[in-house]
This record gives sequence, structure tokens and C-alpha cells, in this order.
Amino acid sequence: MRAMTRIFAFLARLRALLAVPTPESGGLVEQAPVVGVREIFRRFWPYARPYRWWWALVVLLVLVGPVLDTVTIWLFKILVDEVLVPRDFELFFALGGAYLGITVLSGIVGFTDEYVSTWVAERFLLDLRTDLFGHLHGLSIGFLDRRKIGDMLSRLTGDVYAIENLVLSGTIQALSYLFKIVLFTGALFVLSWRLAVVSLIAVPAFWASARYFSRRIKAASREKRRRSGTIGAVAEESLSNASLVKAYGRESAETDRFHRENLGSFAAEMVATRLHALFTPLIDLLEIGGVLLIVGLGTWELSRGSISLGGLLVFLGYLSQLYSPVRGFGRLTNTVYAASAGAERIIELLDQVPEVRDPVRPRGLGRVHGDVVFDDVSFRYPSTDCDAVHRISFDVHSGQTIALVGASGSGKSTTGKLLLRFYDPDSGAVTIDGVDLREAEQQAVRRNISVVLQDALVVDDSVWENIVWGRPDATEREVLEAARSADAHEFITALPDGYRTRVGAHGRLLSGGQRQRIAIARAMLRDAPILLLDEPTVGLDAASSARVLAPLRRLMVDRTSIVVSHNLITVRDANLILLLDHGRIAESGTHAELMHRDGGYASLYRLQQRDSTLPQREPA
Ligand SMILES: Nc1ncnc2c1ncn2[C@@H]1O[C@H](COP(=O)(O)OP(=O)(O)OP(=O)(O)O)[C@@H](O)[C@H]1O
Repeated sequence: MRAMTRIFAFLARLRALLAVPTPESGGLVEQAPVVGVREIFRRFWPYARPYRWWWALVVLLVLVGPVLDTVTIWLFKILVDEVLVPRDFELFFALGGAYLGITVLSGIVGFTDEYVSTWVAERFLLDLRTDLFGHLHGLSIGFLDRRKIGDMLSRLTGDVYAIENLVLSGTIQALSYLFKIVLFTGALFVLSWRLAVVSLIAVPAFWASARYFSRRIKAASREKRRRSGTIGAVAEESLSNASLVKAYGRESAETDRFHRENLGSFAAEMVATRLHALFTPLIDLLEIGGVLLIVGLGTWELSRGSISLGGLLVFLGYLSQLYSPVRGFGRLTNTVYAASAGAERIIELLDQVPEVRDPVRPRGLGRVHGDVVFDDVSFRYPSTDCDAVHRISFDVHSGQTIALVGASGSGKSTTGKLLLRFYDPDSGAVTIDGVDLREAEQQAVRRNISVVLQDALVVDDSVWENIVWGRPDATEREVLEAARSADAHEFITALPDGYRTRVGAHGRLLSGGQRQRIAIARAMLRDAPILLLDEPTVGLDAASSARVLAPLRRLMVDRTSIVVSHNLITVRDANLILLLDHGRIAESGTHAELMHRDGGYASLYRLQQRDSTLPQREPA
């Protein structure tokens, strides 16, 4: 009785060890929807299609391998029966030559197979990754805002790789295994059909155990892929906010968070390893059982004279060769499941359609004059319950400046995003030169707009590359001219490598004001008729602000400018000022009109003016 209890306890512990940790829902990264293997092939085979002839060559080479193996083993039978047993040298040299020839041929086949298959696999990865990356860029800002960048990176690297494992490498391996099984089984039957039938008894046991393990491995693999996305997301979020983390002394808290996510991955990995590790000895056991059975029966057959010694040895040789592809098939099912976990995450991304789409027959929008009209525009962000902008109307013409002012969260930046067609309005229309933006191509709209944003977007490249980003075909003279007008030339030439100086990730090696002036130089060079300035001086001190404002004013000449700002003093010259409040226009007019009205704008302005004239306290 006690023994039984012990056995049950042991089995329960074993089961617990092999149980896959269930992912908590609502985690940092959600599990992707389940997708079948057939669907995975249907979706990803087109990426392999351009290389199908090379792939066919690999398949051919892979099939040659087992043929050479079969011949080599058969030669051994001849060696034993015709040379060793009768001690006859006659065939020795011919056999030696054949062995050498086969080895050289195997080498050539092996080299070509490895080289070509890696080439096809890498091309496949290259195309799929590039396509996925392009697809992500084609999605709307709304989708990208909602997703974790680190998780996307993990999908672009690890998951894409897993798909290649299935669609190309996996298929080639499966074909090779299948061919080996057919060849070796055929050889076994030729040698002794009775022994062959007995040796195949172990095959169903192989399959049953492979099935048992593969189901669990699938669950562990899905959890591993999800965790890999989570780890990426935490690392990206944490490292990109390094200053904030340091300033608030959150280093160890962040490290703990990272550790926790890694622990989840560790647990999933360990379950998968336990399953793999248990699978291998189990198969070994089945295999050795099969071999022992055959040795017993074979000795009996040998004693009856129905098989030669060479025949029996070669039979065992083929048998051991046969078990390896059967075992390989078992392993392959695990690869398939691991790969499908990755494929699910890629398909989830590929299935996303952009919320903002180009019309089928877009209206032409060349270089516009710059008449921007917002006509009764309302817009609400997905999954929020009130409008970010509500029934906004205004129009602004070339050479004019409109300022959007108001408290934080009042809808200023959203208005800019609607102009850039990052989102489409829920009602009303945004038009440029009378063309509704929904009727034009997104690229055509954005080509006409230069942006200088709150946190100047700078890429980790040289200063030069950052300026020509807006117009890659600009000449050297134009770049220098833009930098001079942006009041940036002087500080750039003082940098260690001048225009060739790298600016670091997010331009961290530059000051805020310098980043902003580079952004202005970029906008100057782009020379678009419409200019969108979103808080271009925020975070800068008075002196830096003044240095940025002068070139900005030069940039605004003869363009339609839309300026988003908290700082009312910087926008008082605008042709029209809109004071936004909870997404609605609370007041509108010129500075003089609004001051005369003595409403919200006037009191805000006086407050800011008073603050700016207060004597600055000297630091102690
Ligand atoms: N991507 C988003 N998803 C959901 N809601 C958003 C998103 N971006 C902004 N909002 C919400 O829309 C409203 C308007 O935001 P918006 O960024 O336009 O304000 P803002 O006036 O530019 O603020 P600030 O001066 O602080 O930049 C806010 O309530 C904000 O919470």
C-alpha cells in the first residue's frame, strides 16, 4: 500500500515537473492567436518561392545523402562476406576505391547542400524580416503607439527565425528523414523480411511517445516566445528611459522587474528542456530494446543459415540508421511546434491592417499652395470615452501662422496629428488646398508638411545625415545653407568631427537646443509649404529658446505655419490664435482681439508674462 502511495506521489511530482506554466492573462505581452501548421505554410511559402529552384537542388542533394549511406552500409556486407570471411583479397582494392569515391562524393554533396541551404534560408529570413518591418511602418501610428517596441523587436528577430526553421529547414529535414526511412526499411526487407517486420514493432512506440511530448513542448514553446517578447519589451522600455530610472533611483527595481520576466522565461525553458531531456533517453531505451530483440532473433536466423554474418551486421547497421530518422521525426514535431509559436506572433502582426489607408484612386496632391482647413472636425482615440478634439473649425492660408494654445491634454497635438493624417477624423474633414486628406495618399500629404516636434527626432547617425533626412537628394551647399539659417552651423563645426559627428541614440550627445536647431535645419532643407511646430521650444531655457525662435521665424516666412505651444508669448504674432479647452475651441482671434476680450487667453497671457518678468533667483 505504502509502495503504491509512493508511486502515485512520484508520478504527481513528475507531472508537476512537466507542467507548462500558464501565462497570466493581461501580462505585458499577450499570447498570439493559435494558427495551424497548414496555414503557416500557406502564409510563408511565398517568401521561399523566388528561391524554389535552389531549394529543389537542396532537396535533391538531401536525397543523395541517404543513398550514399545505404550504399556504404551495403559495401560493408560485401566486405564481410566476400573479403573478410573467405579471407580473399580480390575485391579489396575495388571496395577500397568505392569507399574513397563515396567519401569524396559525400563531402561534395555535404558542402553544396550546407552552402545552398544556408543561402536560401538566409534570403528567406532577409525577405521576411524586411517585409515585416515595412509592414510595421505601413501600420497606423495608433497601432504602433499601443504596442511594446521590445516585443516587436523580439518578433522581428527570434520569431522570424523560428518560421524559417519550420518552412525551409524543417521541410528539408522531414523529406530527408522520410527518404531515409523508406530506403533503410526497403534494405531491411531485402536482407530479411522476418527480422524487418519485428524491428518495425518499435516504431509505433516511438510515435506514441513523440506525440505525448510534442503536445507539452508546444505549450512550453508558446510561453517561451511570449516571454521573449516580454523581456524585449521590459529591456527596451527600461533602457530607453535610463535617465528617468537613474534620476528616481529605480535601477534595482527595474533590474528586479527584468529578473522577474526572465524567471518566467527560465521556467518555460526548463519545462521544455525537461521534456526534451526525458524524450531522448526514452527513445534510446526503445531503440536498444529493438536492437537487442533483433540480435537475439538474428543469431537464431544465423544459426539456421537463413542470413549471412555480413547480412546480419549490415541489418543491424541499417536498423540503427533507421531509428535515427524515426527519432528525428519525433524531434521535428517539437521543432514544428516551437516554430508555430513564433509564426503565430508574426501572423498576428501581418494580419494587422492600417487604420488609416490610402484611397484606391487618390486625388493628386503635388506641391500645395498651403491652404489648410479644419471643417467641424471631431476625433476620439480608440478605446477612450471622450473626444480628443470636438467640432474644431479653422482655416489658415499660405504665409499665415495659426497658433494652438491651451492646457495640457486640450487637443493641440492631436490637431497636428490629424493634419499629418496619422488619424482620420470621426466626423468633419481636414483639407489642404480643398482636397480632403482622406482622398489623397498619405505620403503626398506628408511630403507637403515639415515638422519640428517637441522632442526633436534625431536618429543615431551623423549630424549631416540627420539634416538630409528630410531630403536625401539635397546638395552640400543646400545643407550648409539650411544649417546656417537654423543657426546650427556654428555649433556643428565646433563638434569633434563637425558635420560627421555622430549624435548618439535619440541625439543624446547633443543638448536640447542643439537637437532642436538640427530639426529646424532639416525642416528648412525639406522646404515644404506647410510647417507644423509642436512645442519647439519646450524644455529650453530663455537663452536657448531665443536662439531657436529666430531661425524658426525665418523658417516660417512664406509658409502656412501651425504652431502648437504652451508659451503664449512666443505665439502672440500669429494671424490667428485658438485657445483649446478639452478638445473644443474656447476662444479664437488675434492676440489683440483676445486681450481685448479679456477672457481665458488674456488671463493666461498675463500670468505667463508676470512669471517671465519675475526676477530669477540666483542659485545658492
Ligand atoms: N495615443 C493616444 N491614445 C489615447 N488617448 C490619447 C492619445 N494621445 C492623446 N490622447 C488623449 O487625447 C487628449 C488630447 O491629447 P493631446 O496630446 O492632443 O493634448 P495636448 O494639448 O497636445 O497636450 P500637451 O500640451 O500636454 O502635449 C488627452 O486627453 C490625451 O490623454
